[in-house]
Amino acid sequence: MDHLTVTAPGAGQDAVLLEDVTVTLSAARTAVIGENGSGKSTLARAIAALVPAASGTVTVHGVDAEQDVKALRRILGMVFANPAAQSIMPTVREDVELTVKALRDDAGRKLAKDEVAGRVEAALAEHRLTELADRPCLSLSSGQAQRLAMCSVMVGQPQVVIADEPTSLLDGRHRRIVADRLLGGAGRGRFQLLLVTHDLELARDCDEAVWIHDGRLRAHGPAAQVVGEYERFLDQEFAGEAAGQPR
Ligand SMILES: Nc1ncnc2c1ncn2[C@@H]1O[C@H](COP(=O)(O)OP(=O)(O)OP(=O)(O)O)[C@@H](O)[C@H]1O
Repeated sequence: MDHLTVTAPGAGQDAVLLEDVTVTLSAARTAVIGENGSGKSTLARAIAALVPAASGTVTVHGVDAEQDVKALRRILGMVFANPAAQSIMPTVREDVELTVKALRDDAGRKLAKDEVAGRVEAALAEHRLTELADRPCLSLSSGQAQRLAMCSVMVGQPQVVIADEPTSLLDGRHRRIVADRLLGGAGRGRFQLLLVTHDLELARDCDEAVWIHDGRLRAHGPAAQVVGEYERFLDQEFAGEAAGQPR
């Protein structure tokens, strides 16, 4: 991101959601942390070219995010905070199939029918969705929908995965499974991960972290260091508020 500023139309003048963010994210796993409303999702959406930059640029693995959205879609997958908004097709299997059908082999050809079917079943099994494969997407629980969203993105083998609160709706077991798949996959070099999260334990497990505060980049560096700084900030804020409360 190079001097990236994102605004939204407001009453009178535009609201500034992100202001002059310049940062290069090259770690395999980068956590994005910060308080509610600080601009984390806006940052994620700007990288995925889902919100326009008012000024500045975003370049993802050499692709200008705003100028070449088609190329960006080929290399970047995003799992949204609201998974219900992500599934497009009627059933779970069809939703996963949609992504696989869009894949091309090294020669640029569509995949053969049995290759598509094989990859779909493997992905469903990997994400523990086999038993739900024929269910309507709309009938899934929030956690199941979140796992489907992950599956449909990961099966596209993106070079970059942006996951916005991917574990927020999951029970303890599935939180660990999804976290392991994201952090483990990125750790093994299968893709680069940008993980927007309030789960500071997960953030600490990343290689680096960026802290967004009030729409600005407050810190970027080794995850343990940035998460530590953020925790101390939260402690101070809480202590200040507690002290100000009438007894
Ligand atoms: N389209 C919009 N118009 C006006 N304000 C917006 C718009 N989109 C986001 N905002 C505001 O921008 C700020 C940043 O929102 P964003 O969703 O990026 O925060 P966040 O850090 O992801 O928060 P959370 O942790 O609560 O998910 C918030 O104050 C939000 O209300």
